Amino acid sequence: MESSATLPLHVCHVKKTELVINRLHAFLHGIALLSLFYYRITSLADIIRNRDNTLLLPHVLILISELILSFIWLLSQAAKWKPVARKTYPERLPGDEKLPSIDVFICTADPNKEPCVKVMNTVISALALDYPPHKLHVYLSDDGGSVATFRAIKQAWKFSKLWVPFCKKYKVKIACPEAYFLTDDESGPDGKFQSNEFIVEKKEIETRYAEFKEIVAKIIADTSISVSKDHPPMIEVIDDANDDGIDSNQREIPLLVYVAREKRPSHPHHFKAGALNVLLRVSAMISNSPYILVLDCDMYCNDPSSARQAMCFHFDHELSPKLGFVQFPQKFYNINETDINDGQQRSVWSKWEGLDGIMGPILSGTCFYIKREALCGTQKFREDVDFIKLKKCFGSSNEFIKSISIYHKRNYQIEHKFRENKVEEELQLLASCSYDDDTKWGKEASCGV
Ligand SMILES: O=c1ccn([C@@H]2O[C@H](COP(=O)(O)OP(=O)(O)O[C@H]3O[C@H](CO)[C@@H](O)[C@H](O)[C@H]3O)[C@@H](O)[C@H]2O)c(=O)[nH]1
Ligand SMILES: [Mn+2]
Repeated sequence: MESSATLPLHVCHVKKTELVINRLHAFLHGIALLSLFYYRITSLADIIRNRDNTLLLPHVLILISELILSFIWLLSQAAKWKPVARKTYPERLPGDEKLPSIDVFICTADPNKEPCVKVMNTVISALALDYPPHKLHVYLSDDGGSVATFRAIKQAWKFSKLWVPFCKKYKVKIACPEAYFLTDDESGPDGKFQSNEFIVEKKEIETRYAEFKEIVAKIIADTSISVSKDHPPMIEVIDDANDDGIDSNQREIPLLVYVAREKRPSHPHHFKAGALNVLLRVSAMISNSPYILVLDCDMYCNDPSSARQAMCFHFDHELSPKLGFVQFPQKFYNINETDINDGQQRSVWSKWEGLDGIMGPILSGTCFYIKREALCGTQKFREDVDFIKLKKCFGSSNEFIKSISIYHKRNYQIEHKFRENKVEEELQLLASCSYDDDTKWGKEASCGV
């Protein structure tokens, strides 16, 4: 019997029936196109020979449109050529102590368009990911700098202190409370209807969730939800004021950080890409995890095992050096019940499964686990690289450069240092709107996701 260390962490299985159907369809479609072009070219030759000028222009226009459509069809074949399905085996991963840490970046911009309760559900679902809590750090970027969002995240944190242990205890499969209470999921440790204890606890937590929603609704009613375009940076760790003494390894709930970057009307903020750049810098000073999960505020983690599943690819020694990110499908649930346009976009995602031949899928902008190194690219710097060159890339913060450099250990900035004044000042600088002016951010360093 193979030991779990030698068993694969993931397997890729080719969907043979679909492969045959797709290729046969491509073949028939290709023949039909060739016949069409044969007909079109011979007709054009006749028209030119007979000097029939009235027919010439329509035929040329139709030929051009057919050429364009056929070219688009040809490009779309890459996604259908070799459809595959992947299976991961998270149970074969090494123990929790060997797992790398993950920073989760969630972006929100406007509580008028992105309802606070939904944004908080995304935050709560990320906190409830099935991953060692001291190796998970959740950052919410609030581009609107909204007081309501800041007050709501504190309530989300309070509710998470009940919700996360409940999810862990009963191995809840839907980590987003709003989605969980909409289903009849009675799953317990075995995915079966559980004991009385479970039913009582579920009822209790449902009541607490209803209270949480009421409080958030009251916050929205009482607080201005206007979006600010002119505010200084604000970075705050959301936790109980007096849990300073807690060793981070003992934490039951992941670290939660609220980040509102500086915004000034005179300064371009580059929307979500700008917010992610700030999160990349700020998180480097606090947790500096080697892996990052990026989520839009309306994209909750519908499968708490996604972090471990992503690690099955990142832990594959052969694949890992070539792997930048693991992209999960974006599923859309809150669509019209009578939707006839496939608003869930299932067809799109099944095609992405066939993109292996062209080095994998594109990055959709959300729901992906990316390597910090893939964004920062520090490995290409040689050991003797001078600080001035690094500053041209990464900006003026020495502390930040130290944190991302491969010559410094990960998590070098242990979390409780965060409250020291020096670090606070550095964070304000890193979240300022002019930090990356005249640097190579977005060009040679970091992201423009
Ligand atoms: O100034 C901004 C504007 C937007 N966002 C956030 O960016 C995300 C995506 O913006 P949204 O307006 O929802 O764009 P969509 O068209 O729905 O998003 C799709 O398209 C975007 C690129 O156009 C990708 O970045 C997204 O991941 C992808 O889901 C949301 O969480 C926003 O809160 C910011 O943080 N700051
Ligand atoms: Mn969106």
